[in-house]
Amino acid sequence: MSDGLTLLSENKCFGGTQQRYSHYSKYLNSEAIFSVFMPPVSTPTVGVVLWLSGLTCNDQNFVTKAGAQRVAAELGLIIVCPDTSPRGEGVANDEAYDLGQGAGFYVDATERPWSDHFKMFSYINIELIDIIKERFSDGKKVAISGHSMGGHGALISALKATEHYISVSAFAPIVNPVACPWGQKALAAYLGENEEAWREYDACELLNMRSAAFTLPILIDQGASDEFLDTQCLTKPIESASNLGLIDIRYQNGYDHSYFFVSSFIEDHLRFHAEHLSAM
Ligand SMILES: N[C@@H](CCC(=O)N[C@@H](CS)C(=O)NCC(=O)O)C(=O)O
Repeated sequence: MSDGLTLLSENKCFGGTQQRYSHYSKYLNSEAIFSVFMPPVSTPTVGVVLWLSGLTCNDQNFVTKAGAQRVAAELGLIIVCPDTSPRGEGVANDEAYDLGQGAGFYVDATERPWSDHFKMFSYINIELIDIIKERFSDGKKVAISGHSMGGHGALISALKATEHYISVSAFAPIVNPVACPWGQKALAAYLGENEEAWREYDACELLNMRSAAFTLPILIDQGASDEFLDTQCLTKPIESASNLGLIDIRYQNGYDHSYFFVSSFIEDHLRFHAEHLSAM
């Protein structure tokens, strides 16, 4: 394609198309992959949901496990799912599942060896958002959502790049990474030991630092039987953060951290975003 995107695959799905693209990313300084669901051409498009996945994921986890396409087709929602990190032979990595390639953490690294490629915050909120608006959505508005560390990525994107988004939602988000093992490990690696820099990428800290209420509508679902609920700062700390505006936090009895939980409530999230996108 002349715009630098290469179509890797395309499958008809609920009258729309599930597509997968690769492109060179200047922020990631490497090839990058993302998936796009386009609703049926006969359905008026209301906007875009940008989805961020969590640790151990790529662009395919949501596409193949969340079961979002049927409702997205009905509502006229485009869904864009980026990979969760830069990848490739020349890209830094770590043997652990919670650091490096595939460990979705949406910050701009300043520390070597990560800083050559790990600029996921700018990739999502500058480069990919531009591609979405120019190539897929005809300038239509964007909502953002995600799961776990991707749920946190959605929250900090909405908090730090508010101008791009209409609404934000998350499943089991790591809302306070400065205070939990997954977050502390990744923030120290990507940003160094200065904890002041960490606070700039922490949803609770960003809310507490604000001088006014955050006005984008927020929906959060959290499984009450999530195995990480008490250890990885899932959801609870945001309940006491300052400057929250319109927020709906729901604890869902019996649900764990998996994509079975995501698939059970994704319809509510898509309807929530479609309502806000269509009100614009
Ligand atoms: N230690 C766990 C943690 C990883 C994990 O639970 N990842 C979540 C996001 S934090 C996930 O969505 N995994 C991929 C999937 O279920 O498809 C594992 O490796 O299975």
